[in-house]
Amino acid sequence: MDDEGLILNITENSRSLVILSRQKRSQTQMYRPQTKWLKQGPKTVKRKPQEAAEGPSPKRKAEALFSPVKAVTKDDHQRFLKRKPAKESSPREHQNKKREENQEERPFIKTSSLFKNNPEIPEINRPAVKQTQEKVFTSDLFSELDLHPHLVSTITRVLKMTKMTSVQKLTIPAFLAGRDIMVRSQTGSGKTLAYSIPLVQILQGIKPKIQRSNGPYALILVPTRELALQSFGIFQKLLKPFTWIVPGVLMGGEKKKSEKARLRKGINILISTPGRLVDHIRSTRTICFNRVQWLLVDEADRMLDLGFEKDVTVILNTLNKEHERRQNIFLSATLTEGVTRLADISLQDPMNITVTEEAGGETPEDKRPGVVCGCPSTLQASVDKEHFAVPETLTQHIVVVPSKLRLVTLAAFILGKFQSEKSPKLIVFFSTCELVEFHHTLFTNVLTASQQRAGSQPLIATRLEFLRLHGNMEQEERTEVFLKFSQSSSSVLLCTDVAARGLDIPQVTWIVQYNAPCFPTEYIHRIGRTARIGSQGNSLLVLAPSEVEYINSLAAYNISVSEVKMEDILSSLLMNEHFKARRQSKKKSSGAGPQEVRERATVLQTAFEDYVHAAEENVIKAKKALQSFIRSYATYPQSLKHIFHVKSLHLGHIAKSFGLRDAPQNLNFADPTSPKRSKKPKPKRSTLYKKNSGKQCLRDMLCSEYASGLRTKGLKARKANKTETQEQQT
Ligand SMILES: Nc1ncnc2c1ncn2[C@@H]1O[C@H](COP(=O)(O)OP(=O)(O)OP(=O)(O)O)[C@@H](O)[C@H]1O
Repeated sequence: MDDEGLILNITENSRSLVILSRQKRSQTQMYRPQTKWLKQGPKTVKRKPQEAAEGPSPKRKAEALFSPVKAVTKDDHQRFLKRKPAKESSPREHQNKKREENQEERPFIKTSSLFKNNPEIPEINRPAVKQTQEKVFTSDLFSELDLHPHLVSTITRVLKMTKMTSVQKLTIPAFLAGRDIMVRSQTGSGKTLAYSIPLVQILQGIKPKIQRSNGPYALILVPTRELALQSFGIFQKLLKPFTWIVPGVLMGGEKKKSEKARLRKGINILISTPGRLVDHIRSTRTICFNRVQWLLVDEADRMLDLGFEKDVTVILNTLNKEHERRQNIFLSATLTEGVTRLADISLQDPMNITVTEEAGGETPEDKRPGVVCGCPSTLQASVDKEHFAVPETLTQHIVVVPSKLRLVTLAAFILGKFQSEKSPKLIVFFSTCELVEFHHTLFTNVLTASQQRAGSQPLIATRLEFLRLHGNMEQEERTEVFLKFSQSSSSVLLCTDVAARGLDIPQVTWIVQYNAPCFPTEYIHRIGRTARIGSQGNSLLVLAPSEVEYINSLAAYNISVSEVKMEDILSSLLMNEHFKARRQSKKKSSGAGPQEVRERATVLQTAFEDYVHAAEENVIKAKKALQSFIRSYATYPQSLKHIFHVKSLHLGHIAKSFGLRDAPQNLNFADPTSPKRSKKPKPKRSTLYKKNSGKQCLRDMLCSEYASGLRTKGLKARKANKTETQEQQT
């Protein structure tokens, strides 16, 4: 393509990017809008022949890199990346040339500028907050505890651990003493071993020796399948010297028949997600709880959240019928009032263990009857329910990004990390499965595909990989992805909150929250996937200008964040020559100035838009993802509605962040406050915006993420086919 062919005009002052061509008439005839809303004419696809005739100022000309209406092929990408024509013309290049010629015949298409008409980014006045912190390690050794020597040697030789963490030092003796305990300590502080070590110690000492056929002695409830697998792995290691004790996991997604068979043979330490266990309680006759003396509920606050409490109540009632007294341990980094309510039902004289660094005397709550401070002088046990500790080694950031620029900012951030860090390992949280799917496909196709063809930058090409994890995936794939990401030294995991809790993935360097979580507790758990057990980590929360007040909501929980400027993130594109806009004029660009950054961001955005608009199927997916985003936005709790309200969304701007050139016209997002609305006949209630549907929607989303990934479907299907649904759950 020569410089006079398609031209992407990036103007700072004009409102548009104009793709120009010399052959206007034929182009207009050739143009075939491929999406429903594109078909709606000038309102959506704006053509300004007069602008084209005037042509862009030479200063601002750059080359259009993709066809806006034609499928982006491998070769298109290559052309985008390798701008210098090859000396000899291969058949593929010949094809490219042909395609370029065709492109020259394309019409003028105007897309609105990324950098115009955005809301102002408000100045952020961070509230002064002293973050609650905990000391991770103590100087006390596992070998100093009265544990079986084989257990100690497994801890030191197999797990390679010698010193106890603060929570372990407090919890292990209390567990061994037989107390009911509620444990709260920061993410990644070693709570799993805090309960698994004393449990193994007690079980190995039972005389006569435990028989496999005796069935479960201990029941461990966790919210997700991945967490169940992880805990199972830890017990497998700890039980190496005690082969007669059999751990087992029930987690759904697996054939229930094989789980039944394993239950029949006998499982002594039973790890399960609640839904799956309830399934077995209802349908597996061989399941028997008459020996269960220990109940451990990990992520206990989550277990009482929407959707889980029913299952947990069924489990508690079943256990109570079989065995009156047992020891109960509830754990989480964010124990709240909700858990206390559950604890009131099932815990006896519980001991609260909360590790904080603050010195001082007993809090009034410590003096409550039944609340015991089991703390040595250096560790203060307190019950400070609203202030959750965040690892000291975790640096938290926020970035305020206008809606139009969200997608390019996220992409620039990821690309920047892969260029500047040695082993970048990122987790990006989205609010729905659809959002994960959409961004995974988009990034894989636009970013990695383009980079793989970039012979000039092999470093990135070989390293950048996008993985995805959400509740609507098949269990086999979920497990595969979880293991792959755990073992990888650098990659990007796009996920929902299914990966927010408990997962212990090594060396995660950054947590990105692309959609703000509904609850501060989930914020804590999401960021807690990095900076574990004293290692360094970072987090970034992406907010729109209208959402800046969220920082105050976090501050109310003593969560302190510092601001990163969007421009700084976008400027990482300067490191990447792929996104350099080719200029028509011989004048050199200003280099690293803000205009250059904008141009590169626009090139990147254009690449996304071109991919999305290359096929009807992609456009439909983008629309579905956008719809899913709006739906999830409507489910923020009442307390956050003043910050996150659907009414504050600008559909056209949001559409850009899905690679859509215009706001989809056929989505029914009636703004209930719009004065125009009253003039029109009352529209059918939108499926996206149903009154009172928010809670149910949130419930469904959360259930779908945590319980099984299939529960939303399962609830609907239950009426139709109870048995089949039970298979699906957990
Ligand atoms: N005493 C110890 N010494 C060294 N490493 C430890 C010790 N105890 C635990 N770890 C390691 O710390 C990491 C985090 O532990 P764990 O997953 O139990 O944290 P957690 O407190 O349950 O976190 P979350 O709240 O996120 O679930 C694990 O990799 C674990 O192996």
